[in-house]
Amino acid sequence: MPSLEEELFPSTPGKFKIDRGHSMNRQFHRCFASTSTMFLWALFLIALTASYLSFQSFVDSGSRYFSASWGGIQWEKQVRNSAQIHRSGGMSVLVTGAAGFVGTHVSLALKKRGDGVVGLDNFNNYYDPSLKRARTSLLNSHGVFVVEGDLNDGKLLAKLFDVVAFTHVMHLAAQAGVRYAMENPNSYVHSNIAGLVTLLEVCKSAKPQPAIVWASSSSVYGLNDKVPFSESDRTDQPASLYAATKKAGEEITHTYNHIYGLSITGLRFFTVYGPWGRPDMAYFSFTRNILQGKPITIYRGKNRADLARDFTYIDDIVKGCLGSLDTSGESTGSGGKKTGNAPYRIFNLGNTSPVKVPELVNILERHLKVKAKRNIVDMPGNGDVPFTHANISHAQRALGYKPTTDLQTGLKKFVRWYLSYHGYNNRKGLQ
Ligand SMILES: O=C(O)[C@H]1O[C@H](OP(=O)(O)OP(=O)(O)OC[C@H]2O[C@@H](n3ccc(=O)[nH]c3=O)[C@H](O)[C@@H]2O)[C@H](O)[C@@H](O)[C@H]1O
Repeated sequence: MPSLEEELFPSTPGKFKIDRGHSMNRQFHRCFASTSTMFLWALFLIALTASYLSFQSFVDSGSRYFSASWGGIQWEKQVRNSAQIHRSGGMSVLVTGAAGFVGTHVSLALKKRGDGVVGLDNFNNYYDPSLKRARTSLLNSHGVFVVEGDLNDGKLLAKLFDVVAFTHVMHLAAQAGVRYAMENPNSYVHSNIAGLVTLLEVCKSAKPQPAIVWASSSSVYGLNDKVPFSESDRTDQPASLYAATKKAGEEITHTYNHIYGLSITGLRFFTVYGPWGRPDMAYFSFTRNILQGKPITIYRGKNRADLARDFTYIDDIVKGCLGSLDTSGESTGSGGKKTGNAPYRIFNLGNTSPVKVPELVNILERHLKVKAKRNIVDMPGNGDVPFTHANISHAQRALGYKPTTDLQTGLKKFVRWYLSYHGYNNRKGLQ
């Protein structure tokens, strides 16, 4: 009689040959034996499949556990400490995109006045992540903990709300840049639409629901040519996918306000610039090229008209963000149910004095004491708009928003930071 092992794994192929000279009894036994062999094989296959599936699920949960850069007692302690409020009537704010340009400045300002701040950032490589790491070091040195994770990770967001009952969310994480949308359209959908919805889903279910202030964009005015741009102007003619995703964000947040009672404030930022800024923006890349003796490309609009932007200094934007948080009002929902109407607001945060791009270059030349090599070309069809100009009367009334830094002064501060950050101050000739 072969052992079970021999039956399952016959050592000699063809061992079970049919012997036609055997009796019926023997044949019956054979038949029974082959049926039980098949049964055992089936059992074996079922067991193999089951153990494979449970191994897979172990590997999946294990890899999530091991690769996660969040979770654990120590991590929760850091999150709690960072969220601690140090002033009476203060708030605890989750700042998404905290390692970004505006996120860093807003987080620091909140922390400095005694609010609790926890940052979230995915440190993507849209531009050099080492700048994001440097900003994070600055935040850490002021007691702001930045969680590394993606907005689309609903489990992480839910965990953060388990650990801290955030009163506010300052949502600044986004795929920025107008022209890059032609290169990588899906990154805009991933961050500005899918990520936004993931965040809103978690906020709507949180107890208590936080109030949300988030970054929309001046680009939603698109081809609007009524100046200055007012919040009631047309925003249904976006010129870029970036603008379209920001406009979609305004509609999506409206839905969550309407159904779930989330307090929403959308801020239309107008070309924000300043120290610790974004290297993909014109003032930043122009500075780099001018210092390196490389040419800069200046776009020109229809009929050779110069392009113009309502460049807005970062400190003014920070004041607008804090004013929005302070006046946000409360969300009215609880556990996904609305109990009353909550505020839904949209504000322009601009400077109210547009400057032509060639004038921006003149100012940089003066601060850098280096002449730019200008390459003037007709604006390609890349999503750019010819000009922006903010009417800020709503923000003035509701938030006390009043920009105080002109481009000349703001760029001086930017250039000082740029030279110091890149070590130019230690080199001869650029004092
Ligand atoms: O307010 C916003 O909502 C947006 O502001 C910013 O977009 P923009 O106003 O387009 O800023 P930015 O790229 O600095 O170009 C400035 C000017 O320089 C011109 N420009 C640009 C590059 C170049 O090589 N040459 C050039 O002439 C260019 O044609 C333009 O006229 C943010 O990036 C964006 O994320 C969003 O927040």
